[in-house]
Amino acid sequence: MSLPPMPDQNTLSTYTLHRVIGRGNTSLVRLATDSRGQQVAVKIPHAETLAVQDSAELFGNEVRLTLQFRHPHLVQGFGGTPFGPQAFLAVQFYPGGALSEQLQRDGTPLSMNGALRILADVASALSYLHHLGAVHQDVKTQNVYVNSEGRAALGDLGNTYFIAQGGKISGSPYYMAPEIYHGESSSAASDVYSLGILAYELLSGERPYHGHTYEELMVAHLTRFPPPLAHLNPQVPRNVARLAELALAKRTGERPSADAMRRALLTALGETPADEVYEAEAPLPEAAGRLVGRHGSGVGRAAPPGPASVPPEPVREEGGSRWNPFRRRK
Ligand SMILES: Nc1ncnc2c1ncn2[C@@H]1O[C@H](COP(=O)(O)OP(=O)(O)OP(=O)(O)O)[C@@H](O)[C@H]1O
Repeated sequence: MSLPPMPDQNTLSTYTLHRVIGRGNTSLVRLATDSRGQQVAVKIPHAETLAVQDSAELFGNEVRLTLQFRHPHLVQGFGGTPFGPQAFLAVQFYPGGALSEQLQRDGTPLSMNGALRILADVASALSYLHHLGAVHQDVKTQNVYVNSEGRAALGDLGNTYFIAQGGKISGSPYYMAPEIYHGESSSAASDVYSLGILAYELLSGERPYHGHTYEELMVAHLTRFPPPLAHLNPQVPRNVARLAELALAKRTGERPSADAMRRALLTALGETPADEVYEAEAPLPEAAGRLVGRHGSGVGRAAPPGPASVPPEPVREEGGSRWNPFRRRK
């Protein structure tokens, strides 16, 4: 039996591994170069991730979906192996790390246009996923990556699933919609709620709801309403503030679509929002299943174009084993 990659291993598949650039609950992330010398980030699941079926499946899910989806505002995948001791995922490398890390490091809030642009890009990625009938389930600053031009991509598709196929309910309590706290399944509207939280955070400098425990956060999300965004930051364009507030509606039916948010954000940036055009090869649930079967372990994609103080984050994951909302959060 082959062993999982050792921390000091220097190659994996066609990638040459370099320094460790990050460590999450699921994987170790190393800077690497592909056979053409282009920089990528390689995610290697921890031995404990592979040892537990649920977490190994989440990693496999992240590999498969990252390689299947193709959108300018989803972190691009280049190659990977979903299961087994040599499991890994090679993705676009973002030298600044995750947006949460960037915000902590810089210590200064984003400019208004910078925040609107990041939100428009994330809304665009969500429109794409929702168009395909998928939900992301984990929109938060830890899963947003921003390049040197200020353009954002949403990553970490481990909890993403196609609604038609069903999946585990999941989320991070700071960003999680009331219906998820109620134990209902997630929908596109649940992602929009998380986008609303992200909008508050980036546009006002603070998350709308606080709490030290899961219960405190649950009470806040279920019973409270944040102050109007315009009071917190009068510079926020009126229509963006209105939609961000609507995104936090307790009832799913009152929330706007991710595409309506995208349009409002682009309009606020002075642009005329066009309809999104999706590639014909966009994966549908059936195709997703087939692709995994056909490729077995290793699946790949085109080479990359080139290098491109928050409290602990409890996560809710449900299904199978005992649910512990604080189990896997940085
Ligand atoms: N594409 C990337 N480019 C640059 N840095 C990255 C990239 N992906 C991950 N990182 C770094 O690695 C860290 C851990 O990544 P990530 O949060 O995706 O780990 P994970 O274990 O897969 O996730 P989780 O903790 O949610 O299970 C990030 O916080 C970031 O610093």
